Amino acid sequence: MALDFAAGCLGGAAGVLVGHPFDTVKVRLQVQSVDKPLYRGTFHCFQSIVRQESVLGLFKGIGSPMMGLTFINAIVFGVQGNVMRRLGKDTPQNQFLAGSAAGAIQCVVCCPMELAKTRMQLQGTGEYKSKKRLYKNSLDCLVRIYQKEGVRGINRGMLTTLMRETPAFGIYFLTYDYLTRSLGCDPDDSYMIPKLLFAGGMSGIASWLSTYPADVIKSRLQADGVGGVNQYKGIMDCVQQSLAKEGWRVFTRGLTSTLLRAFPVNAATFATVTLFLMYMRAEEGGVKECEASPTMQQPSSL
Ligand SMILES: NC(=[NH2+])NCCC[C@H](N)C(=O)O
Repeated sequence: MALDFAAGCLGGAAGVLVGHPFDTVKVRLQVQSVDKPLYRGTFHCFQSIVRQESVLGLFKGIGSPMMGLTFINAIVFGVQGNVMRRLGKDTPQNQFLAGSAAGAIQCVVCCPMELAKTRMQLQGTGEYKSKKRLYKNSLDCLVRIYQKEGVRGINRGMLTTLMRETPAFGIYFLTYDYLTRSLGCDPDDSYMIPKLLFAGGMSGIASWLSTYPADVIKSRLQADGVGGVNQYKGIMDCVQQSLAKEGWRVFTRGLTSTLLRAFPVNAATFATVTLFLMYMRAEEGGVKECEASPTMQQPSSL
């Protein structure tokens, strides 16, 4: 049980290092003003941030996901592994269920973490530029929001986070299980690592594509009020205003950067988790087939 959590920790840290710059570009594109857009597209956004804020500008707000995502991945892989063991049978339906359960539970940490990350990524840019720097760092951001708005304030965007993460993590684990089985990721396969990286990357892309509109609305609700003025009354008001002003394409804002990030991040995460579990279980002398729980028989937890 602890092994799943430890594997998730390691995989999470690997993923954050690889993917945070892409996430910063995603949030800037999702939230920028449509009347006075700062960035023409993904590459221009990357280029502008590096030119105006140095490469470090791409890593703004990494503190929160580095602490949060490492812990979140420990929860995700720990919960998924244990729910699979409790469900007893390793079926595609149970893969989806166990992943969805993990996705819903990790929202407790994910929502406040992404609120801080989003605000730090936007601070000092675009329409938020004129405002004095509100937050020193991610933790200061959460403390100030809590002091001003209480528990409700640090859970702003929780419903959209649940709407995004619960199905997305079901698809995440279902896709990985399907691809690792289809590709035949066996320990003695000399192409096992490239196959694990491919399966992990594609699982990340499938999961982000599945609920991306919810992510756009979540980012907008969590950014709302950074400049001091609340633009949205709630989820439906945010959807209606966004559609009225920008049409359905609003739900593809930042998608390129998200998918560019999703592949390497989740390739690193899943491959790290799988190889760590495989190594540690080999160290423990493996697990006799008859004792193997459903998750142990999965290629994803070799
Ligand atoms: N919203 C999602 N698609 N969640 C599933 C993938 C989560 C993964 N930790 C990432 O950051 O890419």
